Amino acid sequence: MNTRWWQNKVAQPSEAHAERARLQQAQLTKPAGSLGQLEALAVQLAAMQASEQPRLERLTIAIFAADHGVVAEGVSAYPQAVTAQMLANFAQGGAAISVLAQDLHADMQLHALGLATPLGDLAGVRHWQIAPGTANLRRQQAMTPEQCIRAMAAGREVVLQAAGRGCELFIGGEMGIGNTTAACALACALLDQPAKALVGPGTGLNAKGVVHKAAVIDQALALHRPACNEPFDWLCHVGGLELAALVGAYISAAQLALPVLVDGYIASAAALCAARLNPSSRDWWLFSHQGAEPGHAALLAALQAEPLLHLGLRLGEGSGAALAVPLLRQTCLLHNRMASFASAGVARGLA
Ligand SMILES: O=C(O)c1ccc[n+]([C@@H]2O[C@H](COP(=O)([O-])O)[C@@H](O)[C@H]2O)c1
Ligand SMILES: Cc1cc2nc[nH]c2cc1C
Repeated sequence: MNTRWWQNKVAQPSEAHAERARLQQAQLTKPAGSLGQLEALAVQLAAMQASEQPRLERLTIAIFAADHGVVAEGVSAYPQAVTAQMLANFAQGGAAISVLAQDLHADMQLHALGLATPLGDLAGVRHWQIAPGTANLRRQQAMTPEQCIRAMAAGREVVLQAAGRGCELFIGGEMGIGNTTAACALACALLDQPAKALVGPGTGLNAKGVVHKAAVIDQALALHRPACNEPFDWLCHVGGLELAALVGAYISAAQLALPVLVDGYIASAAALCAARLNPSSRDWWLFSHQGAEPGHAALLAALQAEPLLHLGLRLGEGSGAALAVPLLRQTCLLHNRMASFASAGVARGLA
């Protein structure tokens, strides 16, 4: 395997199936274009699945959890122990994503990439033991390249296994107190923006807290800039273990022709990094929502993403993506089951 496997080729979704799906959409008993964004979505799904009958029944939701040394700088409204505590809550079925995953009959998986708080053996959690969280990115590089590559490979392995089991849509969720600071720093580096352009309250900092968080991010960017020449360097220096796992997962899914539904702010920062590492992988990703974190809009714009939902979400965990799944499933149903003008005996108009 190429040591930089994430640069390996990604095939394009099937243009022949896209064309057939466009013709199919034009036959359905509705004014042309009346299903708005859902029409293009059906075409995209048909092209990605190389199918005339796209379907999204088999769903994997993999949650990657990790801690962040930068919480020592007071950048989160919650204590670091919440990362491990929430992982236990995911496993016990009490978190938002647990409830949604169960309702969607999804295969939900929990991956602990690096926790600062011991969790013990908890049924259903896979421990990757890469590092006990990242180093404080305000003072040193968050991950060594080896740690970053191991986290990316964890994401890759999870996707390979999901694809092998017949998964039709992959959702990556994340949990990590402090990870909006890492995601924002990564986004600022990749978009060449100062922190104030993309920073936000995360779990709930007040205005003073957000100003402090922006200063921490700007200091980190200044510290690491001389050593960072490419997106991979930035991922190591200011990213996080769960961000790196998402990057690896998103690129691997594209390499395996497996559609992805990208979740919120942190997931979108990982997607931007993945797109910079392997631009054609972008063709395999859909985006569930634009959330409340102020920098999310800029990330989605840079990815030329048209998110489906605008609900002021800022939870993470893959929850926004899970909420969009029924809409995607019903988009497939409409495409596959609606009558045509000819079969229903409905007259066509001018459009
Ligand atoms: O996905 C989002 O848009 C989102 C926005 C704000 C916060 N979060 C979640 O909140 C945690 C990070 O927030 P913070 O304030 O500790 O950096 C992390 O576990 C994320 O899943 C998630
Ligand atoms: C309670 C809680 C739940 C979360 N889920 C994702 N990030 C989170 C952060 C907190 C604080």
